[in-house]
Amino acid sequence: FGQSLLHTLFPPELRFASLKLLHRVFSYFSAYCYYDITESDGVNTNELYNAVQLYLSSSASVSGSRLSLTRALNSSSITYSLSSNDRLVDSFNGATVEWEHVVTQRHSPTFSWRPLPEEKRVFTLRLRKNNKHLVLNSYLDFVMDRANDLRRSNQDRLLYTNSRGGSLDSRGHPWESVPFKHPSTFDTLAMDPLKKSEIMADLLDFANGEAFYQKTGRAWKRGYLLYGPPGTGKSSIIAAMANFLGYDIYDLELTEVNTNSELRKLLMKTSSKSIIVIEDIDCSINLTNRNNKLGGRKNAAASPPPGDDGANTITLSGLLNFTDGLWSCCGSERIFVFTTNHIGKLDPALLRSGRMDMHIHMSYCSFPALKILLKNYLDLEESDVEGEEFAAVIDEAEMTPADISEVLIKNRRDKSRAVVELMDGLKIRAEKSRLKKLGMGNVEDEEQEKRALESPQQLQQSCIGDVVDDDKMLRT
Ligand SMILES: Nc1ncnc2c1ncn2[C@@H]1O[C@H](COP(=O)(O)OP(=O)(O)OP(=O)(O)O)[C@@H](O)[C@H]1O
Repeated sequence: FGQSLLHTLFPPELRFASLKLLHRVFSYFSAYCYYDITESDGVNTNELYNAVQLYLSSSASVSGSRLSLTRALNSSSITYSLSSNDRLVDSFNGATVEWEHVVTQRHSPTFSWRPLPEEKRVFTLRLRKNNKHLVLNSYLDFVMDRANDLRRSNQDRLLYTNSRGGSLDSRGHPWESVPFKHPSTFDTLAMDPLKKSEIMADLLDFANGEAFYQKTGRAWKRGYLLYGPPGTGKSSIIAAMANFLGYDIYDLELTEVNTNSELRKLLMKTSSKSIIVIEDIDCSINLTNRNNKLGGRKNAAASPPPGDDGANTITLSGLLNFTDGLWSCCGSERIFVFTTNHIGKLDPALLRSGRMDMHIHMSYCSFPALKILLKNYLDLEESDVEGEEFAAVIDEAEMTPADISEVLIKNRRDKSRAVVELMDGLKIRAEKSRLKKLGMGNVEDEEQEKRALESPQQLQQSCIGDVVDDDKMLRT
């Protein structure tokens, strides 16, 4: 009826303007006002959208009439959310508000080959005009706080990966996510307790330090560099950090990123309260020269053509801007973690003070760390084993926690055998290191082979975790 009236009364040129006018008149006399909260502002993800989604998912289960239920792969819980164009009524301080979830799809003409249409998701908040001050003041703050609490209490964290390269999904996201269920915590982590509590205190200071960062004019972010031999727990400590703070993890695969601008886009699409990890940074990209315009392994072969300024590659300065420059400040409460097995291979620019706030050396298993492993794996206290004997050889043995946990897992049904085998393994390794230090590396080989002829089992023990010796094992 309205449409035919419009067609009769107004000439085509005036129809659009008259519609706008009618809309304004309607809004002026309407008792309600509306707020749109879009999923993304075109560049950044909108934190408020995510918070509203989480907040509504907790209250939707009780009061919603039509809900969409999702259960992510491997997730332990079902998530309720509003279906497209459905509404939910909420109340706050005696005022009633209404949420509507609007999902619109459009096929992009330029990318008509894309299998999925582009989606635009918006939460629309409707409330009475006389309650408007509630929204601007406390209701949205309440929603944000509640969402933060839910996020912290929710055990299902997300692990994001950019393994799809630079391509985007239907919602324009470059990251794919899976539920993150790594069981590592600071309790299970075998490392020096003093070092452990120092790291935990640092993490807590960071997470509760919004006011401090504001006061000192620093971006609310922190960088950790984890270095040490393979198997010393670098990945485990990252999982423990995420579980401790309740943060999501973004596992950034540098070899999938082609340009500095792609790197910036990835950063912009990360949410706050997250840990951005680049593992084995020395292997992902050549970082020896700040001006070195070199991509990752896959780009290393393809040197830029003559005349190309190298814009299609990642540079060290691009990476430093990612963690440290102006771009690193979009969003807040982010932790950057780089890991490396060879700290000596890193450019000093990456190591200079202030860039990575804390350098954490993940070392071979020490006696305090061994006690934690014995307790966790075998439920043994220091008094249950020959503590002094272990303490005497453990440092010299230079065995990683991964090597030791292998021995303990293998014999976990027979505790005394596990202890004996571990002690034998440690003694052999300590002896090897002693000989090595005396410059008798060759003697070690001969001795080992002689021993192997006598007892192949002993050789096996002496090679626990010694990757380079695999070849020797085979030969024997
Ligand atoms: N400090 C540790 N505390 C407890 N377990 C550990 C520790 N270090 C290693 N482990 C055990 O060894 C396994 C491998 O460890 P992890 O992957 O964390 O080592 P990494 O230093 O990251 O190795 P890489 O450099 O090869 O990635 C883990 O699954 C864990 O069970």
